[in-house]
Amino acid sequence: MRIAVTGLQGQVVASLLERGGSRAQIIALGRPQLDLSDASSVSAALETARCDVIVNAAAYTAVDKAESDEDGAMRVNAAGAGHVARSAAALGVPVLHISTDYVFDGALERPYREDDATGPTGAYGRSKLEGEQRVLAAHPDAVVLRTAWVYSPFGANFLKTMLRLGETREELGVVADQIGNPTSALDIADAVLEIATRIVVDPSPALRGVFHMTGQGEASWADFAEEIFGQAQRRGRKPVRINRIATADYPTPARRPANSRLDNSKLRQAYGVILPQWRDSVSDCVARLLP
Ligand SMILES: NC(=O)C1=CN([C@@H]2O[C@H](COP(=O)(O)OP(=O)(O)OC[C@H]3O[C@@H](n4cnc5c(N)ncnc54)[C@H](OP(=O)(O)O)[C@@H]3O)[C@@H](O)[C@H]2O)C=CC1
Ligand SMILES: Cc1cn([C@H]2C[C@H](O)[C@@H](COP(=O)(O)OP(=O)(O)O[C@H]3O[C@@H](C)C(=O)[C@@H](O)[C@H]3O)O2)c(=O)[nH]c1=O
Repeated sequence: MRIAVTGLQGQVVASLLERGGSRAQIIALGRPQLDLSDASSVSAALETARCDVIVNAAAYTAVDKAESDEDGAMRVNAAGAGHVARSAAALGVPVLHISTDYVFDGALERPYREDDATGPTGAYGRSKLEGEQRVLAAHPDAVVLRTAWVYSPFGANFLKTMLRLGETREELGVVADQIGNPTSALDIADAVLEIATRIVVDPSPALRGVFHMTGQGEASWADFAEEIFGQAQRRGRKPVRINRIATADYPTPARRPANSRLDNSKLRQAYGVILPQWRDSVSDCVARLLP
């Protein structure tokens, strides 16, 4: 199976390249050959790739920067996602689009289900929600996977930021009143390979639409940081104390949802796919970064 994926060095792309193995040939398409904000480059690159399935994993992921550059985020996350889905539909190829927990406002007191009302609190979330809608409008058979709090040995992410800050700091303030589901990009890659394998052969409507897919178990950002430093300490690094602070004490341009937990039941029922417990995958990632 040939899987074309948008992006060259993103966390999910790098993880797909690593995990593809003998299961799939991964063709990574990024700038300048494929620029999501340029419709003709998207259709030309995807046509040339001659693939069985397309994964849209590239995105404008700078959450705070998007607040002052919403047009930029929209060009990539909304219009760009639409270009990918339209090209996939024209080629007659299934498309799998990655989206985010930040499409929700975080006011619910239970994990979000796929049909819960959306209401993004920031520009990044608005652009990703618009992207989902454009994908589903252009390609009614699309699969939209909403994930959250992604980390990996690749690229930039919260886990790597914590380890970097911990090299020079003895304590860090980390917000304890935002909860969600830390998710390993390598686990996402394994699941995407499984889902892609299914959708190329099975046109069943139950396998199409929006699904939530995250690491199992929940955490606040402070819990996540404590786990990272606990694992690092077990690997001989010095301790770093986490001060559990409130969102108000860590001002950022973008407002983030207080509750962004995602209920994964629909994915489990449709595909039988369940990602590992988040602490186990953090352990694997820390072990790779701190051998
Ligand atoms: N990171 C997270 O915590 C979460 C991510 N997601 C979603 O998961 C998906 C994968 O995220 P992740 O792997 O972390 O992303 P990264 O931030 O690691 O990588 C984003 C990738 O998108 C590429 N890209 C950005 N703009 C364009 C463009 N105009 N044309 C082509 N490529 C472009 C970047 O290319 P370059 O390297 O050249 O800049 C980069 O390779 C995204 O859809 C994201 O919205 C969902 C929930 C959480
Ligand atoms: C670095 C740092 C962050 N924080 C807080 C700020 C914020 O509320 C939270 C997470 O910060 P970050 O900016 O690293 O993460 P953020 O960019 O908000 O992460 C999001 O990225 C996008 C792409 C998604 O789709 C989301 O699922 C989510 O993963 O941690 C601290 O409290 N202390 C710190 O030292």
